[in-house]
Amino acid sequence: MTSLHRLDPVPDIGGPQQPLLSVGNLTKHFPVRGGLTGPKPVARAVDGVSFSVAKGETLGVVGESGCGKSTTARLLMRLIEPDGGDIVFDGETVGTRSGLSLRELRRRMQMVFQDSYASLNPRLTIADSLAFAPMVHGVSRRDATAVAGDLLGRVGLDPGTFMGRYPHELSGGQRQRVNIARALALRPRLVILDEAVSALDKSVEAQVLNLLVELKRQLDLTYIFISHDLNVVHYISDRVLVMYLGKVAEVGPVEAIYGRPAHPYTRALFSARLSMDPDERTAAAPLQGDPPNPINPPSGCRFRTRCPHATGVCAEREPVPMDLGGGHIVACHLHDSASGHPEAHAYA
Ligand SMILES: Nc1ncnc2c1ncn2[C@@H]1O[C@H](COP(=O)(O)OP(=O)(O)OP(=O)(O)O)[C@@H](O)[C@H]1O
Repeated sequence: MTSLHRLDPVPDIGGPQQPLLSVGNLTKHFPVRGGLTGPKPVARAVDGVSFSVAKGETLGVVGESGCGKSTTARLLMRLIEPDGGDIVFDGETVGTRSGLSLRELRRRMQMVFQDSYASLNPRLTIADSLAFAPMVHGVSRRDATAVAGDLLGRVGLDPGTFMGRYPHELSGGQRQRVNIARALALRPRLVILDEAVSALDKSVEAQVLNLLVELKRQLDLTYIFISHDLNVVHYISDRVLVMYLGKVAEVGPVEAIYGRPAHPYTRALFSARLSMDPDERTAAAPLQGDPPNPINPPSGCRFRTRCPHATGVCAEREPVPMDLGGGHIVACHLHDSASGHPEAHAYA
């Protein structure tokens, strides 16, 4: 415990010195129905999330359904407006008048969604879908069509066969390859993959994962990879961010998060994972029940209502993110010797 030190509970919790993306205190509260009197209720979908992503790395994002992964992704793309927080991308603040424009942001940052069919216009041929964004950005039809052919080749689809086809004439794996190609059409620096391989058969999933790894190498890309599949995240990620109920529970290098998960939530989440590596098997009991309602989250540490280590301080105070060394950051009173948690010193 001697190597621990307190971090300020603000922006950059963990990560590289000169990140490609830096997110500080990002917040999104969705208004929800109810509350005829008093303050309008809100779902605290993303509630003060801070992290950064280095150029060239893959940041995996995990957490139970509803913890705010997709909302975070949509906020980064500015598909929805944040209520608060800062996003600095490529050295420029996003969303301010003097900063990066949304048009330029969406050129440099792209997203691939889970539903490969819904993401493509069914009335456009694959060639037209791929050429659309470059043409909007001023590229001639002829050049945009050449780009489309090149992109199809890069994602392993023969341009001669696929350019004139429509989305319904493709398999799910082929359509997702097209979506990846389309995301690359404007030469982005960062690609957010939100459950992008989750709907695919296991063998197709493996092929698309390998394709993503290869494209990242070829095109010098950076990924944020959101997934429920802990084995897939382990395979593809350099660092992993664990979210719980709109907050960051833990973030760090993949070996640290999988080999030495420090947050009781991460331990419980990973308990169901079948790892081939005995060093990566957690002894924690699996998670019980569902996460609490984000409209009325628990006070203090949000995980306390499901945590076997919860005590008075967990209800009273929100944990301060602690650096365990090597960029492994955890927000839990057990890892803060100054927290007053009775197990804080003994816990390892
Ligand atoms: N438009 C919205 N209006 C109200 N609440 C919303 C809206 N979008 C998301 N939420 C709520 O915000 C919380 C976070 O949702 P989000 O989709 O970001 O979670 P997630 O971790 O991506 O879940 P999943 O893994 O199931 O996709 C959830 O409680 C969800 O119900």
